[in-house]
Amino acid sequence: MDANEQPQAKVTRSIVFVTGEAAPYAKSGGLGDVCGSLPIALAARGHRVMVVMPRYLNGSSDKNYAKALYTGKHIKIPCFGGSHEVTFFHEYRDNVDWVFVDHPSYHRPGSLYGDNFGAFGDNQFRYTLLCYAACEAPLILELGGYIYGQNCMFVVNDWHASLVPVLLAAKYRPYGVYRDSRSTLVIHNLAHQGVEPASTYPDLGLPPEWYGALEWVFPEWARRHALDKGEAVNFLKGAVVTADRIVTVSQGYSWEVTTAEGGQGLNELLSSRKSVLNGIVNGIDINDWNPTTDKCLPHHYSVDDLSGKAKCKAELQKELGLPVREDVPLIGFIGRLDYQKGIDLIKMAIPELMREDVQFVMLGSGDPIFEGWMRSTESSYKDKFRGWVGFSVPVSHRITAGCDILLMPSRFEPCGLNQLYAMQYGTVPVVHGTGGLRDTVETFNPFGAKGEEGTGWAFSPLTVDKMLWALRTAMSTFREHKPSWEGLMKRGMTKDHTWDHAAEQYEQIFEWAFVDQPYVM
Ligand SMILES: Nc1ncnc2c1ncn2[C@@H]1O[C@H](COP(=O)(O)OP(=O)(O)O[C@H]2O[C@H](CO)[C@@H](O)[C@H](O)[C@H]2O)[C@@H](O)[C@H]1O
Repeated sequence: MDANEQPQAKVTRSIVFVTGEAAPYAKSGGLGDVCGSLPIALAARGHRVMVVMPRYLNGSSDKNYAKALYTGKHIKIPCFGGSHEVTFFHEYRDNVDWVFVDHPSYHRPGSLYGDNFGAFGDNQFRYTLLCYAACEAPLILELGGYIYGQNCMFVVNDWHASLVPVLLAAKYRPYGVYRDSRSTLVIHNLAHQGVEPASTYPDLGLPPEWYGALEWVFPEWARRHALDKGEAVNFLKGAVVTADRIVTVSQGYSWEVTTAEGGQGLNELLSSRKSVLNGIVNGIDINDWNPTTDKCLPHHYSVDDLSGKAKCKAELQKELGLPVREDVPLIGFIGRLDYQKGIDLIKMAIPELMREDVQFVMLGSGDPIFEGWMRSTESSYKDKFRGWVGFSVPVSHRITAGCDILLMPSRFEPCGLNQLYAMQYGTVPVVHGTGGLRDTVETFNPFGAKGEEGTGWAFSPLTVDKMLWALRTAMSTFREHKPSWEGLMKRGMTKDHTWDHAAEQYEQIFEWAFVDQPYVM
């Protein structure tokens, strides 16, 4: 799209994203994708946009920050019983100010949040630093010659950034700073809330009277022993209380978080904030995820010429050491090996599924039990199953392009990006009808009002039988109804998955936030 065609915002603002990750600098999952692409989409619409995240140096990620230069600015943060110096690095790319907070606690081997021994024990400290630094950045960093100033929209993502609205309300507004700013909490995943013992509260450097904002009491069944009072501090809860607006990454999920089943303990609180709670389905970065230009693919293709997809399938089969056959349905799974993603269902279904004439490839890392299971399943079904244990962005692109079907039996899914990537690549998603999956995948209907309709299969309830039923229906459509299959592929590929629509909806939320008074105690 050339600059003249690019739709522009009606009101432009200074927007500060705060996040634990953003691609391509650091990514462990969908949060990184969104924070690496939504800011660019908002900047293209005319906003001034800054993204604040840690400068993670773990050996392999260091090169991603090569173009980020030291700003000469450093601050001391009063928390955790000391005064901790952080410095700021900066890169201007795609019209966005990428700001990296530097501190020794972000320099260590492992992934972003942990290593082979589990989550890092000092994550609360690491993300407290991030939040303090993010509040200072708009006031002190002269980016492109001038500061962002006090009239900003802070977009705080998940628990890592959740202390920001609390700090604005507790430590800035009482002194007249940031009275013209607002904050929007974006919930990508309620499963991680940043919960630590209540005894850590004094470490956060907040006034004692603000304890209630973060106060969290575990239900009795979740306590460790009879004397455990279950008292904790919960970062995400702090943001649910103090943020001016709350967005979940799909409309379906915005309802689910208010229910006992989906609210992960925060449902009542979120229900009480329904008037400021909205859902906006994520977009995707179509510069990165585009089958006509994707640098990770051996062949390119488009909705007008799908021949390259068949070649991608053959190359993938070759790469995986599977029989190169066009007629066999190739099913893929990509994702964190986590309870959320329903891996246990796949594990239970595999013996039955492997009786079919099918090929299955899984790419994922996470729970060591499932990693081990993927390796052993591969040796049991040498001609049919491949389990790629690890995290590899190029491989994820090749699987998305080379497969016929993408399986996502997620237990819950706030939005889900892989089904969007799959549709963009003409790969038909078979998903559990929950959250954002239900919002984005329309089940195939051969008898729709305008003929065939739908982009995949959304099955429910989440049982092995239902999942196998959906997969078998998809596989028989693939084998026996080629024109219908091509229709499914093409409808998925021509859906608008760009960020522009979502960016416009975010702008509306920002406008509403600025109409209301900011949070003050
Ligand atoms: N082993 C591997 N190798 C390479 N790439 C891998 C990989 N495992 C995962 N990925 C990539 O990580 C991303 C995963 O994104 P998802 O949105 O599907 O899930 P996630 O649960 O991380 O995100 C959370 O945040 C996002 C963003 O809002 C929500 O869509 C989602 O529902 C919510 O759970 C995709 O880009 C995927 O390709």
